[in-house]
Amino acid sequence: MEKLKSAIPETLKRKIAESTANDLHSTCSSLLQFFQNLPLFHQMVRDLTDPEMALCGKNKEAAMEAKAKGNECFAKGDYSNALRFYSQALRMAPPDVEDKEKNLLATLYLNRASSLHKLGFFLESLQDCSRALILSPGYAKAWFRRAKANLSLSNYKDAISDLTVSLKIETSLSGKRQIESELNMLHDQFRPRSSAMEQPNDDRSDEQLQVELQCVPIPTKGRGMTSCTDVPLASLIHKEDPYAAIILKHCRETHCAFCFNELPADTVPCMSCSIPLYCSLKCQLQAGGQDFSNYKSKYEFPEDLSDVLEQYIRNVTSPGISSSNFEHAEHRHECLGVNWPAVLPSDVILAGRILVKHIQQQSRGGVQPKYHGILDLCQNYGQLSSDSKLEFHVYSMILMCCLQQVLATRLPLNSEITSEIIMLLSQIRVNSMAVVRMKYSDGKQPLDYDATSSVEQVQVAQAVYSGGSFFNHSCQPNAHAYFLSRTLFIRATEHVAAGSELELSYGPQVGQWDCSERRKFLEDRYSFICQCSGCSQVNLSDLVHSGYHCNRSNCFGVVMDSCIAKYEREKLKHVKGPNSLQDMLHDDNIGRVASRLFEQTDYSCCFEPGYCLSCGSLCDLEASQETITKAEICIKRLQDALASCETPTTLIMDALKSIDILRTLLHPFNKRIAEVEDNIAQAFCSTGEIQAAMAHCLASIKILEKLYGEDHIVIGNELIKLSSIQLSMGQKSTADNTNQIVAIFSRYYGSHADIMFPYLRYLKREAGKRV
Ligand SMILES: C[S@@+](CC[C@H](N)C(=O)[O-])C[C@H]1O[C@@H](n2cnc3c(N)ncnc32)[C@H](O)[C@@H]1O
Repeated sequence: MEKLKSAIPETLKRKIAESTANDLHSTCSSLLQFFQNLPLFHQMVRDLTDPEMALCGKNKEAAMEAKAKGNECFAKGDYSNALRFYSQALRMAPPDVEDKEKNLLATLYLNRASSLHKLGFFLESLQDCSRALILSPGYAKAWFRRAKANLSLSNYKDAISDLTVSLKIETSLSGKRQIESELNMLHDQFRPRSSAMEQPNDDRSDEQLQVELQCVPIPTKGRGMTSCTDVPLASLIHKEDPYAAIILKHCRETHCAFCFNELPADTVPCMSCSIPLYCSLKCQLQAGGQDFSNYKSKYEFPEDLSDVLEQYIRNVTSPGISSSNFEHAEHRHECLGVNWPAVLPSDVILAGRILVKHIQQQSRGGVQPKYHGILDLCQNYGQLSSDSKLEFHVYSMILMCCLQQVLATRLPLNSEITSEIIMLLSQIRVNSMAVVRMKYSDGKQPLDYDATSSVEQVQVAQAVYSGGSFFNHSCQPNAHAYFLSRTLFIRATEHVAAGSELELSYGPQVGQWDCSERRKFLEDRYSFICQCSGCSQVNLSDLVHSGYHCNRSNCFGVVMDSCIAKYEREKLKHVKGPNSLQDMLHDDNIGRVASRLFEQTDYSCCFEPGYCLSCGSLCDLEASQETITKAEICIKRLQDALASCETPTTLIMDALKSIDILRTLLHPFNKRIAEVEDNIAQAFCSTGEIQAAMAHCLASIKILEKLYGEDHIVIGNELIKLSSIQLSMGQKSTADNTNQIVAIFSRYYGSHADIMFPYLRYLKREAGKRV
């Protein structure tokens, strides 16, 4: 990529750097012409598209090697490694149409089923047996192993059916005897139970949308979303599957490439290439994989089967879904084993998925494909850096050539297509959403959660939602987005009056960062200057978030440094007179923190860095900062110790002295104090001093409530920590806390709260026991 970029003549680079969206045809046509005569470009496209050089294709030899290693580990009783090698072999194994007798994939699924069973993964083992049987219905051993899995799951009726089929088709005498003895044993224990067929990992609820939204023009922000009727608190306002989505590269081994949920032990690889892994056959098919049934070995079952058993065999050996159910399979054009889907950046592959889906949709409608304005979404091409513009140009040429290999005549190589790909890349930059999952610290499971745990959201995929893209950003949002599988859900977190805009946070929020940090992030990442209420109106959080304590000991005023003062002063430019200021400063706390604001007539000179906003005293911020930097050294030592799970008492004592220093120099609501209180709470938890831990946890929550507001989800997360400390002390107040936690989580996640946070169920149960 760098070589390609440096080969481009400076004049052309300049033309691209200075281009706007209107110039794209011209810049693309110049670059295309240049690349057409550049051997390096053709070599690069060959490397990415030539099946001979493909690293991502199937490889029978490698599969057989991994299978042999799996067998070796299995024989030694090393079932975890056997599982690992069989999974590896499955990923590499080509579906074998010719080899009807010994279907390699079926054997591998069965071998893995045995390892899974030994490791106690019974449902996964059952699913692998079923996959082996879809591929090879006459596989007696797979029926036998399936019976064992069903037996371990107490599905006696199915186990008997599996054994009966196995007995019918087993040819060896010793095999028949073994099955018969199992059957006899089972008949004694039989209790009817429902069968456990493969359940795709799909946990959507049927909750209906409660309001109808409309997309309307919003001054200074383009379009946005409003409702004609009042929107009740916690109501579901939007639900949508992505137009296109892609898993992030570093999550390919840990999350399903279709639904983005965590991968189970019985992963299903793509049938045509060795890149994606799925959690179920359904996800594999939805993404564009081939039907297992295309590779089914032929087998004639004995004629003397009962109707019930025949139906049972049909149920087990047919997947029940086929690839024809899924028209716009997003991975289908990528799985030829060639390198580009593995090598190109995720957003470029995502642009490819959008383009291919568009072409497929148009050809289904029987119309001549048009390539202009594929997505009706805003873009930020004009504001991109010169380097990003150049990169988008180069990637669009490469992607077009890669896709051309698959789409041939349906995708002509021209500047119209490349300009549209650049548009798509710019739209993806501004509109795509980070699909996230909860991650518990230290790899803890939700139910091991304790006071030292933390939950963070980690991005697993990137997706474009056509409707979801019309929601604007606010640093004080009134709506919250989250994901179940790949479905986007948006919920109102406040009562929103009819006609008011519904806004999400694209990341930064008031309370989390100060105004300067938020605006910088939004400008760098999304190329817009935030016009939200949080960034244009004075609010307590922004005043105190990074503020200093006033010199005068009994003054509660805040002192700002020059950077914060600059942004706050800017907000005052919007103030249209004393009444308007009074409206803004409706919060008593703001009055205490910045009472001088009320006395000013010229607001622009009000926020002077270094002066207390309440009493006007001048403070030496440089000296304060020097002392704070020294105090931070001890706090850093404590954080490092916590990270390595060691907390010597001396470090806690030093951190306590340091936080005292912070308290005298920083404003009492400064976020840094809350963070250090939280660190100290964690430290006390790990040394078992629960009372002290609780006091510091509470101190942290008190500050965060000022910064975020009492009903914010961050407070919910902190209350969960507090609650688990209280639980460990057997305190009764847990029930109150739990109610507050449940109220906050319901506001953000509604009926999905328990699915998103299984720990809530445990908390409710424990609180119930104690009242
Ligand atoms: C995902 S789109 C939202 C829909 C967009 N307004 C439209 O007309 O299609 C993101 C773009 O909307 C605008 N936008 C969103 N939130 C904004 C805000 N708080 N202040 C200013 N512009 C905003 C910016 O142009 C941003 O790049």
